[in-house]
Amino acid sequence: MASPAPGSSSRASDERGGSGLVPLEEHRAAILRAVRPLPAREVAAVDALGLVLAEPVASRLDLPSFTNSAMDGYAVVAADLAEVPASLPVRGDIRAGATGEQRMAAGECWRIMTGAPVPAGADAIVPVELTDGGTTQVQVREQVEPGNAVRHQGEDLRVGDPLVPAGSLLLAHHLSAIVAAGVETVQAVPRPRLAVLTTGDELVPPGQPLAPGQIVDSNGPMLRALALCADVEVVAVEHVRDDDDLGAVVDRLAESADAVVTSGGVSAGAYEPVKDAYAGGDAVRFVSVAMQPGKPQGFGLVGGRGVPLFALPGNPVSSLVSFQEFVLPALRKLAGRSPELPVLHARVVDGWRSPAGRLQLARVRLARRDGELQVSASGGAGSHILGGLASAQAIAYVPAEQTRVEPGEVLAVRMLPGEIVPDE
Ligand SMILES: Nc1nc2c(c(=O)[nH]1)N[C@H]1C(S)=C(S)[C@@H](COP(=O)(O)OP(=O)(O)OC[C@H]3O[C@@H](n4cnc5c(N)ncnc54)[C@H](O)[C@@H]3O)O[C@H]1N2
Ligand code: MOO
Repeated sequence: MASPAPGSSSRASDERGGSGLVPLEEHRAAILRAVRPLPAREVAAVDALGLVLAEPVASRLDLPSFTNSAMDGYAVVAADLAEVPASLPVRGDIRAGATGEQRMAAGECWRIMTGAPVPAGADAIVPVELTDGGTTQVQVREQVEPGNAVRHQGEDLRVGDPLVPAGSLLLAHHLSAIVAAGVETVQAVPRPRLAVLTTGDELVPPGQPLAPGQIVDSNGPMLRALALCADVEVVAVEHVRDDDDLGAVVDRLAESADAVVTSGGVSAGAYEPVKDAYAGGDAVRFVSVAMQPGKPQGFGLVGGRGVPLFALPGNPVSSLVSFQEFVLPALRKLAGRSPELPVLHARVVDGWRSPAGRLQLARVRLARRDGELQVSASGGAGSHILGGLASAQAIAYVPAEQTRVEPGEVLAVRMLPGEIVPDE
């Protein structure tokens, strides 16, 4: 049942000398070696959702910061209820938000609301349900213990208590505690900024009429959506024509982005604007990766700040899997997160073919039957098959040495961004 980690095929590595193909894991490792987490900066706590905390956060307040009532009712001295029913004069109301300090003596009470400060001298709250609800005089039917429904100052947190450790991914439940504890700003790794650049003279923006030979630029919106799913800020989605100065456009984008992704123009044709722009230099390296789809890949550091450039193939499915395998782990590392994404295992229902010598990233559907995940192919293997992609939920990894996937075998799979593992 043990499948190898996706992309870690030793055969592909062994065969590289002959095939010139780089194993997927090796290309990803080279990218991750070149990418460093962005420097942490001070961020308003209320804006820190989804960021990784660079320094631990400690409480700046006692929580609760004053002793208050947990229920709507009456603040009393518990000993005054030794005999019930008991009748007590009501000195007035204390509402949540009341800022004046109230006091009381034995034998009297205050009507009090949930979250309101408990008056000095009271030691318990009688819930309104145990009374007649009187506003000047109240009849209490049952006794309560001292401390009943009282939330004491500092019982949750004391000033200086550790609250969230460094390295935590800040989610809503962390932000609630951080903000409540009086912390206004945190040191966090900022959200990476990504620029997307599509290439190809055949491309037309979505929504515009198509002349014969033209297609909709779907990679621009797809790459933007993949980045948004990864909690990345997309600062530009642009398109260049084949005779534009692509290097200059990339350098401009790299001034205000932490990573740039291009699509298309990296294979073997006569017009390969991305490859051509970096030909002859060693800033961007072009390799053939032992994967299908996604074989032609480019990566390097560009612009004055050495911003990672991912030159992805233009076929839509190739672009998608390349983003998931190379760009996403790098963006996660830039954001201070672990690059790894979870892998599941699923049993094959009906088999399919797989190319020799390349790790296949098959688009698949998943179902849970008889307590196990089952996987079946969604559309053909072609890197232009968008219908099959749209009905897929996950990518299944077929090791490079396999040319057939057999029913009953177990494959490693990863969910497509945002897809949910099916239930029984
Ligand atoms: N002689 C060879 N030809 C090809 C090889 C090869 O090794 N030798 N590799 C093939 C493989 S594998 C792939 S993948 C593609 C990669 O090509 P490019 O990255 O250069 O991409 P383009 O040629 O620009 O486009 C490929 C395909 O995708 C369509 N496309 C491009 N951009 C978009 C976009 N933004 N939205 C939607 N569709 C897009 C484009 O129209 C082409 O049909 O090369 C093979 N060829
Ligand atoms: O690698 Mo291409 O992505 O096979 O179609």
